[in-house]
Amino acid sequence: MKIFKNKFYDFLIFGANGDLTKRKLLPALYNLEKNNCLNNNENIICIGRINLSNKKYINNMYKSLINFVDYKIDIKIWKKLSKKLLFINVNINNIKEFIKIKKLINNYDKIIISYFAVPSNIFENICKGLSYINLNHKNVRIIVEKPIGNSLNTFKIINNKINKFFKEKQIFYIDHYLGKEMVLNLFILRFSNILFLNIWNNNFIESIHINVYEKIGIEGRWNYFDKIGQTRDMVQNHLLQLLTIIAMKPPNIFNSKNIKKEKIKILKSLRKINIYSIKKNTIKGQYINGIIENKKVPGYLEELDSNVNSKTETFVSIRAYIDNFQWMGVPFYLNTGKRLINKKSEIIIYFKKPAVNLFKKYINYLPNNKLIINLQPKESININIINKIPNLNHKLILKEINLKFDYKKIFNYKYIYDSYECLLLEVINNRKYLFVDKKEIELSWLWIDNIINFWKINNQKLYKYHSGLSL
Ligand SMILES: NC(=O)C1=CN([C@@H]2O[C@H](COP(=O)(O)OP(=O)(O)OC[C@H]3O[C@@H](n4cnc5c(N)ncnc54)[C@H](OP(=O)(O)O)[C@@H]3O)[C@@H](O)[C@H]2O)C=CC1
Ligand SMILES: O=C1O[C@H](COP(=O)(O)O)[C@@H](O)[C@H](O)[C@H]1O
Repeated sequence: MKIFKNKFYDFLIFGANGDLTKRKLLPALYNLEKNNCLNNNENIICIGRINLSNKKYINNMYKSLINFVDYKIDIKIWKKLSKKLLFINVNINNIKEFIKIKKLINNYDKIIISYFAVPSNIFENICKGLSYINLNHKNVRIIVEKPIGNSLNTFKIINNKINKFFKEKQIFYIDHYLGKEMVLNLFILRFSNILFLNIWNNNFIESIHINVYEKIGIEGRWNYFDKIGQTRDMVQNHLLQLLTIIAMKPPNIFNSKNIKKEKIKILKSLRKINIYSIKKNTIKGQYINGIIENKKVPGYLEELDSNVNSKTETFVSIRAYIDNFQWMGVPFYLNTGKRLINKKSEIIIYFKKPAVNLFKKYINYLPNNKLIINLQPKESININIINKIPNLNHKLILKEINLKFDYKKIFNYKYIYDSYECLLLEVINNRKYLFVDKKEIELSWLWIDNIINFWKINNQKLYKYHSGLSL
């Protein structure tokens, strides 16, 4: 796959020693290199706070690559990629230090893709620094990580600051869930199968569960995570994005503008949680120590750099409603937490039962039909149906069975690309269809702010759960 081969571009990564860079960006760049999707002439300028030699940085990155991927690293590919990595330490609070970056860019007309893999409170300084060295010209694109701000108000403040230096078309608001193959497939599944198209409403659907369960804890990211919590880290962005894709009406035309229009309608119809409904519609929790894969793991309050009085939630469950004709009365459960027994992201659609159980004599309790969409780690689509067990004397013995479509098996793929591979290519190719719109971010914050405010006002209970909890 040769993409963008005859254009020149460089990457800048701010936060080059952070978890995102090590866990996701570097493996994505490695795979892009492996698939021949990168040029030979680009630099990947890695910017961090600590003073490290380039050699040491590359060694560290190699170790972390091995640690974070479950396939064998091809040393030739790594060498090719690592030649492009240039580490420099820059104090982003000192604008003059950005000159160090300028010195590494040999052609100012190149396309420059600048990745802000850092907390959003320092976006402004990065923008100022980039503009100081004239790296905000029309060929510069910036990728900004979520969550931006920690409320609607702070989002607007930060975004206005970014807008002083960059035009909207230069800004890519990333939500990496939009680059996951199964998330993209949701559009196809929903809008090209009459089987689902006509029953996608409150006449046939009882409830929808969006579960994003993580096995990892906060992985040394106390300083970032404790100020944010699981609701802002995961629900404000990833889970609400999944909800909008599951609930939106088919767009008139399948393009970015029309998809966003329909997603925005859903966000506008989300019922606000208020002082009366907060308790019965939300639960928050924090992990304590426990056992995962036969190993003892510390509780949230025992993590590195922790503040033992923290009330930050690492688990949240929200029952949401969409007030429109299609979804009135259907609960959408948004569940996400860290340090659970397994990593699993799934969407489960529970259909209503038939009005009459004709086979009461044989099966007392008719289970709901279920459509289970496994987003990760094992991409698959499952449908549970009731079936007769074959037998010679035609006895009606009924059983719930599972029709399973396993993505990797069906398409004979050993590896399905990661979302960051897909999204980095989208930025290289200047396509915005898989990125979030500013309006979507604002509406998501509006809804989340409300929940967080009422938690404070109500002094909502924070449940403790053992690491390794199975849900
Ligand atoms: N980790 C993940 O899997 C994902 C993370 N994200 C998002 O990515 C962003 C970064 O998260 P993550 O990498 O996990 O967090 P980390 O805490 O691991 O990394 C944050 C990075 O920001 C740098 N940084 C923090 N404060 C400053 C500062 N004042 N000046 C300069 N650099 C600073 C840190 O530098 P230093 O190394 O020197 O401390 C570090 O490199 C967050 O917005 C998160 O939501 C999004 C998707 C997935
Ligand atoms: O955005 C984030 O996502 C990761 C989980 O991403 P996944 O693709 O591995 O499901 C989460 O661990 C991190 O805290 C958050 O910032």
